[in-house]
Amino acid sequence: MPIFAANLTMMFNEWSFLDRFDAAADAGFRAVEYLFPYDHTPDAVGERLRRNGLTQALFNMPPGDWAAGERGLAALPDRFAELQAGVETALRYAEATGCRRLHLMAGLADAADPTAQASYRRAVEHAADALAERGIDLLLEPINGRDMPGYFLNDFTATERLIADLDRPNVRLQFDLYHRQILHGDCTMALSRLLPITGHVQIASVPSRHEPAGEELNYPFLFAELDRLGYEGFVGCEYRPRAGTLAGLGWFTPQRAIVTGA
Ligand SMILES: O=C(O)C(=O)[C@@H](O)CO
Ligand SMILES: [Mg+2]
Repeated sequence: MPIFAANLTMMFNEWSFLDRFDAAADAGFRAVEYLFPYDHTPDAVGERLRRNGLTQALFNMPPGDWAAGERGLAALPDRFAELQAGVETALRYAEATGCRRLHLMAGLADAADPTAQASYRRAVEHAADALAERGIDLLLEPINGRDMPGYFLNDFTATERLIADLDRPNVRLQFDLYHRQILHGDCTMALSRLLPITGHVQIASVPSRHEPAGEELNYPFLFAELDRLGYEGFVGCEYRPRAGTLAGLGWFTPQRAIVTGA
């Protein structure tokens, strides 16, 4: 079985953000991810991880004004200075949390606009170089336009081409099976083809984005496929519990013994 990371933005919302770390560990998770840690100090987040023996699998770099609807800055040419500052902020949190992967959100922009394309590439190259100095991977995630209308990075093939073209070992695909199924389908074959460039996997049922059980995707089959392919990374549980986080964990086998070897 892959190592599951509880997504603390979507799961364990019955607790305050910092208490979600304790709750996830109590439920048997050994790793966590979330969208943004920036409302809390790096030390406070790091302390919760250490206290619970949790690994920080992933988080996102600052996305601009999220509350106002912004979804990243990379494709926005006028926001490069803010993006550079965001990379430095994210690196401070990565250091405090030991996190080895950061997701750079692209922003809302026309994917066919050459100015947005040039801005995105410049931002990705800047972030990739800054992260490479610390041995951290930069993740790029195609996101479907039903969940995020107008999002710049909305195609797995274009992302695959960009990663090949950039040819930097620390730029990798964030393969969210939920977005993949909505955008293109063909999840199993895509996993097998794209796994060599994949740095992180995420899951949720389609179409509801609830627990990875039932509906369009056969997750027991996909988990077995990840094992068969030798995937050794994390699988982020980026889903909204249908009726309470703990009540919905029937699909999950607590992973204490697997990671600790106990
Ligand atoms: O929406 C998703 O899917 C994500 O993984 C987020 O990191 C983007 O906000
Ligand atoms: Mg995702």
